[in-house]
Amino acid sequence: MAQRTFSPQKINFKESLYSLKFIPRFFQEIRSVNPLLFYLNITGRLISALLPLLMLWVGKIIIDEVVLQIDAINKDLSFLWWLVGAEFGLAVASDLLSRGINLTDSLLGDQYSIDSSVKIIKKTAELNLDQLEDADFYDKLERARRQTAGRVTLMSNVLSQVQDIIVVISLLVGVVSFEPWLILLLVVSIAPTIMNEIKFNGTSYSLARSWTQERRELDYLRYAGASDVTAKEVKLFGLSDYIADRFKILSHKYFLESKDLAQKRALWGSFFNIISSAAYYIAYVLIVFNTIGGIFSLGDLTFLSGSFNRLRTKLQGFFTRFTSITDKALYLNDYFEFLDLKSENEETEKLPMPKMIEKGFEFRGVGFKYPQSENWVVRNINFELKAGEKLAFVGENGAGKTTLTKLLLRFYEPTEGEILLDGIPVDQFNLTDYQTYFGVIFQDFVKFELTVRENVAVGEINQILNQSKIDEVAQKSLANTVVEKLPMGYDQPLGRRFKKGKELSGGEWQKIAMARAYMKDAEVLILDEPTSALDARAETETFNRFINLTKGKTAVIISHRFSTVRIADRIMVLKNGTVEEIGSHDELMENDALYAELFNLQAIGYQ
Ligand SMILES: Nc1ncnc2c1ncn2[C@@H]1O[C@H](COP(=O)(O)OP(=O)(O)OP(=O)(O)O)[C@@H](O)[C@H]1O
Repeated sequence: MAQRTFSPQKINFKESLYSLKFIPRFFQEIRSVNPLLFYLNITGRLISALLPLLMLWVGKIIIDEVVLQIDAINKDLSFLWWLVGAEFGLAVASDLLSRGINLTDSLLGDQYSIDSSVKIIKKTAELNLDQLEDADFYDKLERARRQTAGRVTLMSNVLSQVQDIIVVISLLVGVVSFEPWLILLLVVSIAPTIMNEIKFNGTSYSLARSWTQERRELDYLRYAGASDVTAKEVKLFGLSDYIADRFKILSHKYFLESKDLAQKRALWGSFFNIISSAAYYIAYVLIVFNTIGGIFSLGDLTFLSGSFNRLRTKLQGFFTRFTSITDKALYLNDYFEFLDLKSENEETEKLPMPKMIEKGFEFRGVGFKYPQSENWVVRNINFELKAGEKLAFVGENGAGKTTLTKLLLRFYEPTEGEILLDGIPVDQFNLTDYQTYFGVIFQDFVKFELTVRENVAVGEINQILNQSKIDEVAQKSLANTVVEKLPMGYDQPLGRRFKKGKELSGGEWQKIAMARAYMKDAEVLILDEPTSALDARAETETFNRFINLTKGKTAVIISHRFSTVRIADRIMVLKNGTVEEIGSHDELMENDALYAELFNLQAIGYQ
């Protein structure tokens, strides 16, 4: 494992403040999720913010009234009962409001979290493959995804902060109108908290951010060590201790660093808190002396000490929460940065795709290096894929066959040279229209843990309700033979993740994947080793059907089995990223070069 040195990029206070710039956009998003709940929440908080002052004030009048009635000769308690009733009413209102606020907080939070997850999924789909394969991008996605729950807390934190500002202002007005010098002591009592927060502001985020990659590694190790997909090999090779140790070592490092931070925070926090408490008690003693000296009434004493204490805790809470807000707002930064990522293929005015392919595709001097890689994977590639032709790619592992199909599909731009469709460079066509032209089965096609119907329909998802279409493609691809054996037929969930899920064999999955390719009446079909797991009989049948059913369609077939490959109109042999030979089976056999050698080698193997 590569050793990492910990050097968290420290976020300073100014940067933390800067992170708040996304808060208005954040609230716009929340409001748009559910305007009614949003405004109810705000209103509830505004009313609730005024209650503490009112309650303290009523408390003060009650005590003054009690003192008055103790000394009174003719006792009249009616005003006192009114006051007690008012205080009771305020207490009930305060409780109801805070429950209402919590409820709307959690409902809004849930809705917002769904909304932001959907946005992340949609944005991911918009981006290019090379952006998705980039490690920095992945870190950004990781941070955007990870903080979904944090964003919900951020929402209630910001709203509570606004609410507390109103509480503080109202209490301040109350205290100042009595005794302005108390403000001085208040400043002394909260200054330590402010210093503490400025000192540690941004540190948790810096630490978490510097560990994004490692956390991804930890997630992966957790998955590799505890999942049904890896279980077979983990057991058989006895890997569990190795994976667990690797997990332990890495997570322990993170634990040590966060422990260090948490300890420092706790230590400084306690120290500053002692100073703050001392300032409060000085104020308290002063209020008590003034009461004994007859300047304040008993009611004033309770009101002032209560208000002062509340002010202190509210202000301390305000600054502590401020750190938590800026910390979370830094993640908000990541989230919005992710949503604002530009797809490198932002469509400008582009040509519409032709209705029919006239001549076909042409690779002209194409060379390609994967992003962030120095090596040429393919180079000097020149060939034509003629309209209606079935062209097979063969070559050893890593020769570049799949890469050529990815270039044809415009998942990547060639590093040099160009690809033309009917003589026009393909990048002049609208990308979405262009890719809609293709029906593809990838070598590593996705085995969705969904129903058979969904797994077939993903080839053209808006046809999912078209049962006759699904039946038709299942017959074409032989997937019907798989469906017939499943107890729930098309409604059978596949995979083992969910209850009632059934796992299919590799060949059965390939038949389902093949059905996807037929779902769309695509002009061009690309089959990347679609039959590698099929038995010999099924493979021959699948290919013969494919050739018959797609007459007139253009297709690229990648296969290592020469018995399949020979059915193609032409075969292109790749070696080390260049075209070695191209021609029909008979021509290449006559050529007696690499193709003939490989063909004969396999033919001997089958004898
Ligand atoms: N996303 C990627 N990023 C970087 N390198 C890649 C990527 N995908 C493939 N490669 C490299 O490109 C080379 C060609 O891979 P490609 O998948 O095109 O080969 P292939 O001929 O289809 O092989 P196979 O027969 O094994 O499927 C390989 O050396 C591989 O390591």
